[in-house]
Amino acid sequence: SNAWGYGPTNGPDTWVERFPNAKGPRQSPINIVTKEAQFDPSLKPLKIKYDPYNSRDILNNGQSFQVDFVDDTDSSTLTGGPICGTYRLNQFHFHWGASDDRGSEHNVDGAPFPCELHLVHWNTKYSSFREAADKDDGLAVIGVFLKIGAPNHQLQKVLDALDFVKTKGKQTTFSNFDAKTLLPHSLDYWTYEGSLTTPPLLESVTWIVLREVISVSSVQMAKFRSLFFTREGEPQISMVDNYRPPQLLQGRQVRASFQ
Ligand SMILES: NS(=O)(=O)c1ccc(C(=O)O)c(S(=O)(=O)NCCc2ccccc2)c1
Ligand SMILES: [Zn+2]
Repeated sequence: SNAWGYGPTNGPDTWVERFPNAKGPRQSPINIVTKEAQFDPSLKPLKIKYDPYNSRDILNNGQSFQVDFVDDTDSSTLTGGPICGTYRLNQFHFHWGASDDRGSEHNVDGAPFPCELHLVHWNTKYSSFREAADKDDGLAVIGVFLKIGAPNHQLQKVLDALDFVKTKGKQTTFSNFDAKTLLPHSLDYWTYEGSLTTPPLLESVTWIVLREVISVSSVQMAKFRSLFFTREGEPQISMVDNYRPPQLLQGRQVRASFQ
């Protein structure tokens, strides 16, 4: 099928054919040039409140794996930072490479990381995630870079569940997970107005990219790479390199919450 993906015939360079947003003025990811990111003293600290009770399941969606959250109340929310109002956590997922030299979507001073975590939130001024997804101020995604180092014990809880979601369409219960344990100590961030990094590439995301990284071991990276883009019974294609490369800034300002 001609469904979009990350392969040679359906990857990021082909997306514009079916998703014209790909050529839009506020596409993501971008390369963050740290010296050009201006400190904005009016930016507030991020306020993140996640309730483990809201975590529901883990799913291989054929492009990444995601942990979904129950988002029918304000119990897992993001406020403050560059956003106005209250955004609810809907899901988190990752992007990673076939090897440790690539895999993140955002780059910092031209350098990628082996993996990047995205925590997706939607603006409660809209009635649902789907309603919010195509509005200019509809979504806010926190990006966290993973760097090769010590094993990450909080991440390991997520990786242990991957044995049950190896192939596209598989999902399993994933309860009582505190997503806050995946965040670094510092919540210093860069922020800019951008888009979803996968089709439909909607230009509805306020990006909040944390400066401090979290660790992941090489053995743990191998676990990410043990997943498949393909369904059970189909010829196996390893789920790796599921990242979109950096897009043009097109005059946008990247602001920093720190000096
Ligand atoms: N890298 S990213 O944060 O931009 C991102 C990647 C994938 C997805 C996804 O579709 O799961 C998402 S999503 O969960 O925000 N869904 C976007 C696609 C969508 C649009 C409208 C309604 C439902 C889903 C975001
Ligand atoms: Zn993402």
